[in-house]
Amino acid sequence: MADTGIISIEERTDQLEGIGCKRKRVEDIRFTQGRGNYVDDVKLPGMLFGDFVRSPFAHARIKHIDKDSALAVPGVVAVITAEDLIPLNLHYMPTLAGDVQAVLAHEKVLFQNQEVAFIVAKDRYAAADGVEALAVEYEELEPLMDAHKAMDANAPVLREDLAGKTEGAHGPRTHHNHIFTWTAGDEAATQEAFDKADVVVKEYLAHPRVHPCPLETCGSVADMNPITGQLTLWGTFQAPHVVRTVASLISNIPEHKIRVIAPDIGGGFGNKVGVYPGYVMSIVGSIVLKKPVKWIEDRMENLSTTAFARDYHIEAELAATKDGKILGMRSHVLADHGAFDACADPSKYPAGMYHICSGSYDIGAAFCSVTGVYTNKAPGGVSYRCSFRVTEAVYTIERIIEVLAIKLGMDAAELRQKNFVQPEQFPYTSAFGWEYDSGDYPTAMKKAMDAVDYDGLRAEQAKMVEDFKAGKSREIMGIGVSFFTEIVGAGPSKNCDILGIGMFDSCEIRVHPTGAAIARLGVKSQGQGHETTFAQILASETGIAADMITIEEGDTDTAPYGLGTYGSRSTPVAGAAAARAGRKIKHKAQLIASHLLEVHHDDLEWDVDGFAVKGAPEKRKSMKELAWAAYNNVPEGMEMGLEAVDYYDPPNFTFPYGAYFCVLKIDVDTGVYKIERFYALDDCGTRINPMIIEGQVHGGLTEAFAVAMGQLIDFDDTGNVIGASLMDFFLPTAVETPHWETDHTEVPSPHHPIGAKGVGESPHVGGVPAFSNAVNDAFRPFGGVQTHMPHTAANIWAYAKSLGMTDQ
Ligand code: PCD
Ligand SMILES: [Cu+]
Repeated sequence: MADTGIISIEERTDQLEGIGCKRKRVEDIRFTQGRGNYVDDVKLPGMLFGDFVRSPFAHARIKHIDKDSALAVPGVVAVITAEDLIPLNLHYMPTLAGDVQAVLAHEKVLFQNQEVAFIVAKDRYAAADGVEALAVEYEELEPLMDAHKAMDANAPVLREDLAGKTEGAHGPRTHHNHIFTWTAGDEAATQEAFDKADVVVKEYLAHPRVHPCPLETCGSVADMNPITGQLTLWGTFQAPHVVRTVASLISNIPEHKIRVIAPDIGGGFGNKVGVYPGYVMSIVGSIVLKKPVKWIEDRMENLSTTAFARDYHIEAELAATKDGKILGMRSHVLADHGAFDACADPSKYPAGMYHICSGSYDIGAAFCSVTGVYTNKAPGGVSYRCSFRVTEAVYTIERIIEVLAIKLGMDAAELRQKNFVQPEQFPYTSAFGWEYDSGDYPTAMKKAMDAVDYDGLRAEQAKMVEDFKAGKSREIMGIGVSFFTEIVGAGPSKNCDILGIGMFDSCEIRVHPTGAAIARLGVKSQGQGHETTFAQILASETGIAADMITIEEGDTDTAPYGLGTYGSRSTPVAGAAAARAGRKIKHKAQLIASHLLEVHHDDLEWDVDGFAVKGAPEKRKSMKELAWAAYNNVPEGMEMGLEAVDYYDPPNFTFPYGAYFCVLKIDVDTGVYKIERFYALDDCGTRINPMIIEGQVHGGLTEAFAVAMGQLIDFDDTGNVIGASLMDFFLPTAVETPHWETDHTEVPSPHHPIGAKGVGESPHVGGVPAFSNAVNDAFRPFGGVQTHMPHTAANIWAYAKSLGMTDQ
């Protein structure tokens, strides 16, 4: 390829702002100037406002509801209860996990703040007054708050609606509070590995209940047009097409008569994947009252009723030789799913991708089992910045390997290095059957250890231990190591579906006559920057500058069908569809160029932003010229226009990975800690926008910090939820958030069209164990083995005390 005319290839490449460019985020122009368009910004003529009456009890029978008490409030136009929904068969809705969830509680309430009645009023103030006024009579029942007691013989019966149901969506149920027991791996082979091991470790690891807590809470506006029979639904949806299909299936409104619009979204983090009673009730309200109905949660409703994450109670075991070769891994999980199984996972996997828990290590045999149970807590079980229970999986392996290091008296980083899957083993099939696509773990680990001066840190730590033991200091130091492997990009339709729909994704691109374009995708950004990055992929593929490509997502009337954004799937799946749609455009453009230049298309070569005749670079047609020709001068027999669509069903997941190091210091007399350093090396394959990646890593690490060090949705014995406001729930601000150092290696995915892997979740998945390991590592020289999250100062102090390190 040679330069043509005045502008060099390099200059033309730069002008495209394609893959690899630190392009500024185009969406931020409207976000930073208050011109975003969120669900609560939707205001329609005659719009009513709906609000929920919620249960004060975790477990109670509803004896009586006096509708008149609320109807008497000025401005209240309707009070809807389960009794009104029964004739429509809408009092229960299907969940993504194959269970049903009450839209409004019928006869019984099963968690505090459960939806009991929907008050529709002229404005949100009148609705709130109506909520206040509604008289509901309850009879309290014994609540079940401890998942460990859920399957006791005398445990209270929670789900009376499931009486006699011995088959669940994921196999047999053996107890009235049992949801499923699911296993993966080879139990016998794993037992054998444990039998012949020199060393075995076993530890109980709790991953407490937390909540994604996006800045914008959930909400929707439903507008059922009684004349046309058309339903328009605006909502905070991470997966708008799935919402349309589910809405059609449960309402019997034909799918083409439903238009779902997810406008700008103020953060999702998994919280906005599922379907909530509020969405359904805004639709019901609009159908009944023939006016648009808006529903918007407040913060407490968001934290206490919409999808939580984690709540996994894990017993983890490792078997190894005395020189540290890991032979087998086993874990048993008790999963607290709350009152309804509304976990958001691909249909076949009730515990998501938890069986990625053998991690980055070459372990011969592995087995895991997960038992899901009902309790009197809010339903959910979403990923919270991790693809389907991957944080839980990585926490399991990255914590238990530390425990093994203690038992062996080995260095935690060295033990990992000894067991890494080696570069030449890729594609590597894990003991659980996943095929890891690519990676070079030793190189990443070495780069990270050099960057933080690992040996220097260990020496500093040893000195501090000495000083502490000599009574010269009250401060200790912890070094948290975490080397994670993620599994993102759900997913191959052979493994992954949602309610029977394969988890492909899509991109449709339309190039206009002047060479500008619009592309629409089946995923939906909630802040990730898709409008910026997907234009970059298309720019590199088509030679149309990113600035000339509009990216649109979230309107089911215009976007091709897709499964939405979560599980870091947008880049691996829709990003691949974009690349392939771009290639289809380029292919057609090549045929047009061959016609215009009167050469065989094989005699043309691609040259950044157009086609040139091989050996005669001055004979060329730019993409701009070819777009124009597509609308007036195409080869005979070719249809006009320049459009392409691609539905991409990935052959495999992508497996990003990373090496994280956290250094912290703890004052043992108060438990107060300070994060001295946090270094994160990520490998997400081909990097589309390094600046956006850095932002994603900062965000994910901040959420990892929040989870490990403070977040908790707790309950008292009577079922009151504790932590359902930002007074109690830890949301780090710039004040608490540590400084992040980021770094990378780049091993492209061999099966992705541009080699990209997901990255949005990685920092969270790898970050949580890095923090937890740092806290635990600080106590290792003093006999500590395992202290649980959240590592608040109070909990850290209590642990120091339990080890006899402080008498304060
Ligand atoms: N290699 C590469 C990769 C990637 N990238 C970029 O980055 C981002 C991201 O991506 P991804 O990884 O693919 O992902 P997505 O799918 O897009 O997204 C999702 C994620 O994302 C994250 N991040 C974020 N950010 C923001 N801002 N917001 C939000 O909300 C959020 N979320 C979170 C979460 S949680 Mo889940 O749901 O739990 O499952 S999952 C998740 C975008 O833009 C892209 O393009 C690049 O550049 N390169
Ligand atoms: Cu998860």
